Amino acid sequence: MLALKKRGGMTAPWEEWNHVLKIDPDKELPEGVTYGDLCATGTDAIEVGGTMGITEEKMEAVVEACGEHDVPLYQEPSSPDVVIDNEVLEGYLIPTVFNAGSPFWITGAHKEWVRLDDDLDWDRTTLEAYIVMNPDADVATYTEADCDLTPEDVAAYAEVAERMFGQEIVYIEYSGRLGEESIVEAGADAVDDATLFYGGGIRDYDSAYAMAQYADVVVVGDLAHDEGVDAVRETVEAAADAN
Ligand SMILES: CC(C)=CCC/C(C)=C/CC/C(C)=C/CC/C(C)=C/COP(=O)(O)OP(=O)(O)O
Ligand SMILES: O=P(O)(O)OC[C@@H](O)CO
Ligand SMILES: [Mg+2]
Repeated sequence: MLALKKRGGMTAPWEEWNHVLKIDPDKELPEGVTYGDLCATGTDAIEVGGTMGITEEKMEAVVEACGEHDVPLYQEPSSPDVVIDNEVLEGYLIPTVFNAGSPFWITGAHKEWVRLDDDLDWDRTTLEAYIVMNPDADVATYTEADCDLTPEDVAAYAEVAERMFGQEIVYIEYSGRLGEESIVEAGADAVDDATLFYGGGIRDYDSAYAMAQYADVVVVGDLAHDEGVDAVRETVEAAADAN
């Protein structure tokens, strides 16, 4: 999982990341915290995205605010109609949900996006092969994900993603709660060159460290909106220490 894959002589940026901060354009920041403060936490990259209540306008506002700071910035759109065209974006990380209940969330939304836009920036576009694991998260309801998976199931999905579908990023998603280590470990063992992202319920140093033992990249979301920069910084440190 840590092997550096060369593509066209270049290492993909996420192969060198330990930590990603996911900012939800539909959520407020804590009192006194700015987007600039979040960009300065030492995180390796910022993903802007969320499941519910996302609009182009909200996306644009957060991307503009973060774009003034020196941290790689990616958009993670939850649907084709919120994708924005902004040169401050390093790229687009597009979810596909491997355990979704409907093919719409695996390839259907993607087909519509490609059908409606004949000028996509493929060089800046990469898929994230999600395995959604928390049945109580909006994203699970939204995609009708089958979250009743064993570590063996998760390992198999991760291997299918990498070996059969050529995915560079496999993402174990527990949005809203901390995942089971056995699941994340199984996912990590199953991938070779793909970069394993883990996200969900990271609230402090210890929870970040626990998941970063297995995942290549830990993604921190709600903590930034609920607690602010010091708490996020702790998780950045843990992700570095575990790698
Ligand atoms: C083809 C294009 C451009 C988009 C389709 C993208 C797809 C398949 C989206 C479905 C899955 C999805 C909504 C991903 C968004 C990323 C994600 C899981 C965000 C979690 O957002 P939260 O707002 O924390 O959600 P919860 O409320 O579930 O915690
Ligand atoms: O908000 P949290 O629970 O940190 O989850 C992070 C991220 O994986 C959500 O997509
Ligand atoms: Mg969430």
